[in-house]
Amino acid sequence: MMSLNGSSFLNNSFSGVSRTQSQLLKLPATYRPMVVAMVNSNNGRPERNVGVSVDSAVKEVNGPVAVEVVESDSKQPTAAVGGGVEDVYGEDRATEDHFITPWSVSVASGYSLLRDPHHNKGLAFTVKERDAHYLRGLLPPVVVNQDLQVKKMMHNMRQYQVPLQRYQAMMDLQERNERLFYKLLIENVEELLPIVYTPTVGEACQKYGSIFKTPQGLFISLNDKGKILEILKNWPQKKIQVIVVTDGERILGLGDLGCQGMGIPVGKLSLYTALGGIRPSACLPITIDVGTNNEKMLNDEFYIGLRRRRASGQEYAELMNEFMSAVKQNYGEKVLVQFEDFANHNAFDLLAKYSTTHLVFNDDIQGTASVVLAGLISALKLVGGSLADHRFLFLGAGEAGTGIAELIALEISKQTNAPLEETRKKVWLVDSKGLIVRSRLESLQHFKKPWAHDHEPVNELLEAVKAIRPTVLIGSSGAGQTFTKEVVEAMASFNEKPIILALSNPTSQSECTAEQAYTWSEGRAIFASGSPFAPVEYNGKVYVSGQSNNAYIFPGFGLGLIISGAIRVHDDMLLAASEALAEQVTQEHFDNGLIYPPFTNIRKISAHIAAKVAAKAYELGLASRLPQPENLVAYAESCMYSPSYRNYR
Ligand SMILES: O=C([O-])CC(=O)C(=O)O
Ligand SMILES: [Mg+2]
Repeated sequence: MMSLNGSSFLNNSFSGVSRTQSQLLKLPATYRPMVVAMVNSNNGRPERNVGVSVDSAVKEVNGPVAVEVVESDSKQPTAAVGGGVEDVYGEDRATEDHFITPWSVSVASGYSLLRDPHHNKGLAFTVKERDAHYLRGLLPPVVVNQDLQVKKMMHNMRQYQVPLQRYQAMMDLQERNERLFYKLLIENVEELLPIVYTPTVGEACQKYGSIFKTPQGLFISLNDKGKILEILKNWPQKKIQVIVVTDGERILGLGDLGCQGMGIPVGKLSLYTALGGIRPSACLPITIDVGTNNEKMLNDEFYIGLRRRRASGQEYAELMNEFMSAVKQNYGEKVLVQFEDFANHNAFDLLAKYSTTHLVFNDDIQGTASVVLAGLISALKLVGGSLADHRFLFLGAGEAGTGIAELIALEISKQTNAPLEETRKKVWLVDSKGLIVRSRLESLQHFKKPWAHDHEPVNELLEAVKAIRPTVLIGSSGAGQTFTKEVVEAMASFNEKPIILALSNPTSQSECTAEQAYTWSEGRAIFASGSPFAPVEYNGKVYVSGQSNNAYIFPGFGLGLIISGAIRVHDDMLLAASEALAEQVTQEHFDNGLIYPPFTNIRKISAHIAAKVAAKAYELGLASRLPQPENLVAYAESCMYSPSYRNYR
């Protein structure tokens, strides 16, 4: 179905036949019009009259055409959105008065319906639908259900041995049949996460130029200065709830990939939908192209971005400022902007600058912190003691390292009532110049300064491990194979169960592999990694490691912000998310050495995280959607997008 944006998009502000008529007259006359009026229930009462007035208006203008009225069968407007009616979601729940946009209308010929990924069902169109929507003859005779389509796609997918080919097949599906894409992803999350997300998405970004087919998301470059608001208006969806934005300077642990970082916002947002139930049309991936300092990209004839070195300083700040203002102007103050994979020097500043005026969240600083804290809370059940009883050593003092460090210190401070300055002393960080100690204070970047404790200089990790004797070792440097045999052996020499987290992504950048962690610690390590590893057999026992990845947090976290109408992110919400995730780890998981629940139940987990985050937003007075729903978990679940096909009657 070809949807028409802008002025030809009919919305509920029209009432009655003549208004519809005048809007219809603006539509191109060149194709056979068919109108689908998607009518959402208004508190359980279908707005039949809307469909009827569309029907007569269309007939006035075009003569006999098909008018399809698709009713939502749910009493819950938000849940009805799960059925896919555009433009009605959470927003409209606050009060009756705000219950707006109960339906929207698109116009199409059958041919364009098949080529509209938001509405296409392929062979699953029923015979009735084929007749009603001018599809007869455009499809072979067989009619299949969505489950069979899933089965077939998975069968086809498994024929590809090369992960990047699977990635391309998934992207093609997303561009062809969105609901099938999400059903596939939701029902096969463990198998497909490593394809649409880390590690394969990293390779896809590196090769984005040569595999580029259909553009996804919005590209905003330095050439667009002064026109960013216009660009946002070019995007067909108007009600955006989550934006994931990158400038491509630090894509996973792969460094500066410039404009080709777009794979990351696209991938993160597909998880917002699949894992957190945010509807796809409310998600907007954006890449800000300010150039790249990556010579390989600059010299690659297939590179898709600006061929210039990165802008910085005022030029950079001005573009970002125009972007952030345009976002607020166009989408209001409740749109969530997730900063993703910015380099350290911009990430901290952007978060600090916009966190007081916008609903912003930095996934690499805050999301990663929250997921790691959850893992540590649950690891305590295996190793004993409280957080305050442990010593933490990080390799890597960037966004992830200092973000996690701060959240750990904050949680210990809450638990013990000790001041933050004291609890920070339990956490040590190593960067490229060695242990961060007080004698280095002057030359440290501002985000490292709180971690400069009293200690003699130590030049490298192994020495630091021996000097600090941490119980927990966390890799967040983006540099692979840095937890050497000696490092892991040292950890295992003074810890019965050393906790080792190799967070860097993708797999190639992991500080060590699962196999190395288990082998070098003689099977005693409690290990998790940012990118997934297959189970490892060591001494006749199978070890399954967890994935300490912010994908556990951001989808549910975002859902919690949305359902509460939060206007700001607060650190206590991150702590709430960590606790919610840790609570989802069962005895059975612990018995298997796992500190994270498997991804298979992620939607349920996300609903719990969302509920806790929303509850915290209400408690802090940061929620704008009133009154507070009684059962937040049930409410969160009712708001989640369902990828099942709708019936077009
Ligand atoms: O994308 C991921 O897998 C986790 C993440 O945010 C990163 O590594 O930057
Ligand atoms: Mg990231």
